Amino acid sequence: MVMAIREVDWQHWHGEMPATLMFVVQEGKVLLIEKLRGIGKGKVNGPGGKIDPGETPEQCVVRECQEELHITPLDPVKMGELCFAMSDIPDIHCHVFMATRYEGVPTATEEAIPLWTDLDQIPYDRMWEDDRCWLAGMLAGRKFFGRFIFEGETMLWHELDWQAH
Ligand SMILES: Nc1ncnc2c1[nH]c(=O)n2[C@H]1C[C@H](O)[C@@H](COP(=O)(O)OP(=O)(O)OP(=O)(O)O)O1
Repeated sequence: MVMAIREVDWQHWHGEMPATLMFVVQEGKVLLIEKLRGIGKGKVNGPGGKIDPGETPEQCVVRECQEELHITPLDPVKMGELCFAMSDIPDIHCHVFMATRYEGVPTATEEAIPLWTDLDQIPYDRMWEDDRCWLAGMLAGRKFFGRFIFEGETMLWHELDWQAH
């Protein structure tokens, strides 16, 4: 079935739900999680979650890694932003970070199971569809800004800008 793509006024778009993601990379592997609850439950993603009122994106991504995996990423680097126009939940504005160092031991919690994953073995078939558009480029060190229209969990449209080197 072909779904019609609805119009989104990106000029005035505002993601009601600010959120974060973290990708820790060490020795050719990236620390992913299997999400056990929340938006995207059952999918593989980076740790992260919704930004609390008064919190900066950086504070949020550190707190979420502590809550979900009992680790504290050190010196997070902002790599990009993802704007998700959703059909069935509030629109999400996600700030994406990487880190190469962390404190603690990645530990399974009620929220997430840690999955150290070879950089050439990323399980895209278990992830959000948009990850195929930006994750590999980001892991190669490129910064980005992306816009996506979703109908449920199906990506209908996307536009991705990569920062010039
Ligand atoms: N399409 C897409 N691709 C990649 N990542 C995401 C999406 N949509 C998303 O929502 N996400 C990410 C952004 C956030 O990191 C999570 C969603 O937040 P969630 O885990 O539900 O937030 P928490 O604050 O941890 O939720 P609680 O379970 O504690 O209420 O997915």
